[in-house]
Amino acid sequence: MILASASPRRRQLLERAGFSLEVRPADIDETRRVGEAPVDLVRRLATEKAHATWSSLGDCGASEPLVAADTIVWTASGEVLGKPSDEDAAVRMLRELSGVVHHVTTGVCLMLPAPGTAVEAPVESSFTETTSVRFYPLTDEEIRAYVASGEPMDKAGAYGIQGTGGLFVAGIEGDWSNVVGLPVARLVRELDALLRSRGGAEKDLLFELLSRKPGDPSAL
Ligand SMILES: Cc1cn([C@H]2C[C@H](O)[C@@H](COP(=O)(O)OP(=O)(O)OP(=O)(O)O)O2)c(=O)[nH]c1=O
Repeated sequence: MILASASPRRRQLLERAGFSLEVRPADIDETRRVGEAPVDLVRRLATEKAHATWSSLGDCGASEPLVAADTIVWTASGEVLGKPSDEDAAVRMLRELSGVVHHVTTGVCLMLPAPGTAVEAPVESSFTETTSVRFYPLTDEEIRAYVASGEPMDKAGAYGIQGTGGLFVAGIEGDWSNVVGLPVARLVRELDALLRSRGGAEKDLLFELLSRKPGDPSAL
């Protein structure tokens, strides 16, 4: 499978599920449009990343499935928190998340080569998944110590639930891997559905992944 993302977390999540990956990050403008809802934003950005990488593959396109994603954190008031631009921005974001529930939404876009010939338009689908996360109240000292560790700087909302940022988390509702950057269980089901709708899928992808033994070749 082609992963149109530079995120090492997404790569690890997919490899752990049994996929073999070719990493081809896309470079797009991630600016939010005026009035754009958080779920619309991530779906649009995931689709733009997928299209950018697909076009970079040249006339023949891809011979395997492609996946792109975008993750944001957003608050009850609809404020969107992307990756912090600097340490002060990270401190401001974490103060905002302190003691409250926020949402993490990942948009995912899947593309498949059309059956038979690569010159036909690819088939694609996109979806969003949202997880709610509740933080313990944080002191300014805790926030500053965490920001100084460097962990928040490349992560939406300025924390990593998979790292020491997990120590802020009082509760979570929804898929944990979605917070890390990719809702893998849903992705496999959506990819299965897309493979079936395109035709030519001989086997069930989920079944294939579940049947793998340690050391078996990767699934896609
Ligand atoms: C909330 C949260 C986000 N993140 C990460 C996932 C994403 O990598 C990042 C959000 O930025 P994204 O723009 O979604 O992704 P990216 O810039 O890392 O990679 P690319 O644009 O090439 O696809 O934040 C965590 O790792 N842990 C968390 O708990």
